[in-house]
Amino acid sequence: MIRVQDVSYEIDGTQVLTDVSVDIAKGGITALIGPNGAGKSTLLSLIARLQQLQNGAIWVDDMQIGNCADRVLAQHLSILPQMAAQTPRLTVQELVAFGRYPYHRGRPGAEDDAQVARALQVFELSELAQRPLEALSGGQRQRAQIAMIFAQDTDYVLLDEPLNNLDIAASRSLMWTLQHMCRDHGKTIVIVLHDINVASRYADMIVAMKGGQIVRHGSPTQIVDAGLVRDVFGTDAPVVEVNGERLVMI
Ligand SMILES: Nc1ncnc2c1ncn2[C@@H]1O[C@H](COP(=O)(O)OP(=O)(O)OP(=O)(O)O)[C@@H](O)[C@H]1O
Repeated sequence: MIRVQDVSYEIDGTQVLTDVSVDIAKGGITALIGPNGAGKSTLLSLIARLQQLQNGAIWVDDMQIGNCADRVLAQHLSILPQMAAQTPRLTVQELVAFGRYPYHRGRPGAEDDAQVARALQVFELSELAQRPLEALSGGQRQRAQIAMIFAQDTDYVLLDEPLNNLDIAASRSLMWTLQHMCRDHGKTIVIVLHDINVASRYADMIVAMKGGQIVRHGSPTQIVDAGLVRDVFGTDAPVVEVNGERLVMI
């Protein structure tokens, strides 16, 4: 479980998160949703210790952020930030192999090579393995970044808007892959999504944020309704039920 307790955060005197407390259950997909500027990316980067906590506390299982070694945490939790660093000359295979670094620190072994091959295969990148990143489409590059995260093979995976740049087919394929990773490999995925309908359809739990606070937390069928859309996004959109799933008529 990821436990966030009384976390507030300010940037240049502006309060970005206020008293955020949430328990993110182990296993399955938890989607963070909310309007631009709600604090979703900030919360994700505090959990991944990309930014330093100012107050409050965060635990990933029994590891407290700030009190455990980066290398130890990197074997349990990985993150794909919204603006992942670009290294255009690297090949896809080299990028994905970086995901293994916390394990081998420069000396990859057979298990590392096998994990890289597996990630390339799962994300349908085997044929592009030797291509430099600069010769890929935006969507292919995004898939390569996600494959690198999966090669890291951590229990917890944090993804900040991974559907950016992906077309409908690639988005569906990625969401199915994430579900498969959770159901068959016991992963816990926390994902920032802009499309509430993708969250409603694929997430097990949704955490809705607004103005630096958590306003709702529950399963899609518990919380996705016209009131949520109005309260969180400030717009009146009808919500219909299709095959037992909630769909917002955007
Ligand atoms: N480096 C920064 N300097 C100043 N303000 C920042 C900085 N980073 C974030 N903020 C502010 O913090 C608030 C929360 O930003 P954050 O990126 O966490 O929101 P978000 O919910 O992820 O938004 P989005 O959906 O647009 O990505 C915003 O008001 C943003 O302008």
